[in-house]
Amino acid sequence: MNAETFKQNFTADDSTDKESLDNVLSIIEDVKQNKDDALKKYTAQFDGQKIEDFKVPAEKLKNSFDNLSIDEQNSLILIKERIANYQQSIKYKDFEDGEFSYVYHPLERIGIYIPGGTALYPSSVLMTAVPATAAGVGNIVAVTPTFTEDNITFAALYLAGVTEVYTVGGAQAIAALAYGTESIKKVDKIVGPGNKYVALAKKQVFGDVGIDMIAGPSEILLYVDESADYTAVAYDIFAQAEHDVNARTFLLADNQEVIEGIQSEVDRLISSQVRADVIRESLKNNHYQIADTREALIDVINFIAPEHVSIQHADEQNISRKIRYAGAVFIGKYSPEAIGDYAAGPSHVLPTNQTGRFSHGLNVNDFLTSHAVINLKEGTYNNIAEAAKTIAQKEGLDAHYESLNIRTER
Ligand SMILES: NC(=O)c1ccc[n+]([C@@H]2O[C@H](COP(=O)([O-])OP(=O)(O)OC[C@H]3O[C@@H](n4cnc5c(N)ncnc54)[C@H](O)[C@@H]3O)[C@@H](O)[C@H]2O)c1
Ligand SMILES: [Zn+2]
Repeated sequence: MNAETFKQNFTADDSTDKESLDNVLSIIEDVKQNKDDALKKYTAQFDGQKIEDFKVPAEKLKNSFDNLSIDEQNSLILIKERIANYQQSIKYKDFEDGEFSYVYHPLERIGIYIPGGTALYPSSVLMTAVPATAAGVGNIVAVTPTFTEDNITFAALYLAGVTEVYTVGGAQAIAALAYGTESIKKVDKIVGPGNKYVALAKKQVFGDVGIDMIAGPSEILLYVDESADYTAVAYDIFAQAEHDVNARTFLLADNQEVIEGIQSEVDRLISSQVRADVIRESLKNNHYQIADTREALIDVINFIAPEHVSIQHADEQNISRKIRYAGAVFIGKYSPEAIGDYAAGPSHVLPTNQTGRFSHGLNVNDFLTSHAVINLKEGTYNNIAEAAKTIAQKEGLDAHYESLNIRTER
């Protein structure tokens, strides 16, 4: 299809069905009232686990790391260092200019949600805990519905230096972090990915606690031309589609022949994929192919604000410079999106579902709070006080006027 047809027919996903929302609201209320008892009830109901003490003992975290192979340990260590270096390099610095400064401080206590319902996510541990540590957050607590004896999620938590870990998941874990229970102390901000119950719960508790963003089903947009390796592009499409039947893939090209060339690689390779069933379902409902002019395609990219944009095109640098809204942009053959999932450096926790038009991927600065410090000299005051007094008078706020006036009189 062309860009115009696409834009007319595309609607943002609305996964907030009423039933799930009611479910989440009643879970949150229950945790507020009944605290740990409610956590135990829902952990039995949704995760089939009978838990007395949610806290994971320190030795369990350490054993999980010790029991990995040397290769696995070294992979986690290398990735952790890359993330830490990158995050340090983009950290905001205090601004000082005589009468003004703008200062940053790390948040005191944050909660990270690590998914665990159907898979293990050690990468999500490093992509949340390491930026928080780079910000200087002292107190990081992790919640995850992960119940096996030792596992790579616990190993990554150990390596990241997170010592406060609770085996609880879903909306009940988010409510516990937001309001506190007998065993889990309230946090200032909750970050991290999760399924729709987790996402809905985060949206509900926002305001009582900070959140990073709402991240829904994953997305990739690929902008390619004849110079791209069609087989590699087919794998990039599979890599996104295998996440979830709701994952979205967009293939953009300057002409239809390129799209057909890639489609024939997709057709040739799809049955040999381990997760072919998920990929087929995802491509059936959530795969879009758009051929149009450069200008129209750039417009489509900024309209979708995709979680991931991958440009594999002879003119990739110029295309990249025109992109305003995206979770992250990957340029060229050697920056496939999959490297960003694990090891490139920037966090893989990114906004989806057009929310990239107003939010950004998780980074070190999301764990800082900031404020201005104002310390004016007399000369500056006198230069601006008359203007302030004029407006105060117009607003009818007399005490404001007097507060300003008394200082110009003396
Ligand atoms: N954007 C990212 O960076 C990123 C990274 C990793 C994973 N993810 C996403 O995270 C999600 C992980 O989902 P998951 O399910 O495997 O794990 P999860 O930990 O997010 O959710 C599991 C929890 O859901 C709750 N739950 C299950 N069924 C429920 C029901 N009927 N009512 C209320 N609560 C219920 C349970 O309490 C359970 O503990 C996937 O959608 C994946 O794509 C995103
Ligand atoms: Zn991925």
